[in-house]
Amino acid sequence: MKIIQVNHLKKYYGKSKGIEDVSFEVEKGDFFGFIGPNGAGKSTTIRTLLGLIYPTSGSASINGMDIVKEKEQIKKQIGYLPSEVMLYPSMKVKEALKLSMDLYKVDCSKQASLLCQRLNLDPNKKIEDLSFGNRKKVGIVCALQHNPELLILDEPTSGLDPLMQKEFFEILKEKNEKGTTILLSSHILSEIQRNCNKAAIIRDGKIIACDTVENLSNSNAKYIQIHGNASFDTLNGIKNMVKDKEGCSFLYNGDISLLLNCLSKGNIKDITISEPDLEEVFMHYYKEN
Ligand SMILES: Nc1ncnc2c1ncn2[C@@H]1O[C@H](COP(=O)(O)OP(=O)(O)OP(=O)(O)O)[C@@H](O)[C@H]1O
Repeated sequence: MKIIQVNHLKKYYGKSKGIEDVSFEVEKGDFFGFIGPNGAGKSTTIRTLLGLIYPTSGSASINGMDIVKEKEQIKKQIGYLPSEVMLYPSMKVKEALKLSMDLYKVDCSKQASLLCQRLNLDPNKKIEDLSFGNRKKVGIVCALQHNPELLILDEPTSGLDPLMQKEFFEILKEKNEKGTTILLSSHILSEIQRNCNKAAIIRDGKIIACDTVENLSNSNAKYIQIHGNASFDTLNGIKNMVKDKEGCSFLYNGDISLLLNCLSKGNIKDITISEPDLEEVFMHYYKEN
């Protein structure tokens, strides 16, 4: 069952482009990564889905509900972490969490204190005394504490130290295993590769690839690293060539026998052929054009 459906969504801020053409689907139970560099349109897409800004054209639904007409109903069913967490500075952490609980009209104080413990967040501290990372944790607890069936998290790990990032993803994995659908935006490819089952790549306001993380990483191309010298000028199918004084590395989806032919004419000390990781594929998508 599709929990998020996005059809040709476009958002212009006046004359300035936010997103041009965004379409993708998220199935119930997915751990879905939304990847793109700064300014690609991740936050604009997410804010439009949440009804915080209106689309210029196109449509989208969450749980079958229209993001414009039924935005209030949608908000009750999801947990959202914005990329920049805004909180009342004079409140204590526990007061900010209570305020968020009250908006959802649920008492989830047990879940809140459990999350605070796991994220090492002191509920008695004042927001204004918290570091950037600890404020982010308050936002995370606000998004997760009421156990929503859909979590939309906009760059959740920025500001968290590596130990906290690990714990945070542990929590998300546990929730996902219990059925929570997660849409997570990030420009950190390794965290998408480690944790998500599907991903969409956005570039300049358009979705340029959307598939399982496995398929995205498995683009038929091999990642070739060569220690030594050889000429590949006559070879078709080379992408992302990086040269240094020791040798070179590139993505190759051409005829392997032609590659071996070039290598046999060169002076090669070592060669590694491996599956490219998501980062290589991502660079390939971004360098194309
Ligand atoms: N309020 C706004 N007014 C005008 N332009 C905006 C506004 N918000 C975003 N944009 C523009 O929309 C485009 C997409 O920005 P957006 O913040 O959605 O990207 P992003 O992928 O979330 O980037 P980041 O990773 O840096 O957060 C950018 O060109 C940005 O300058």
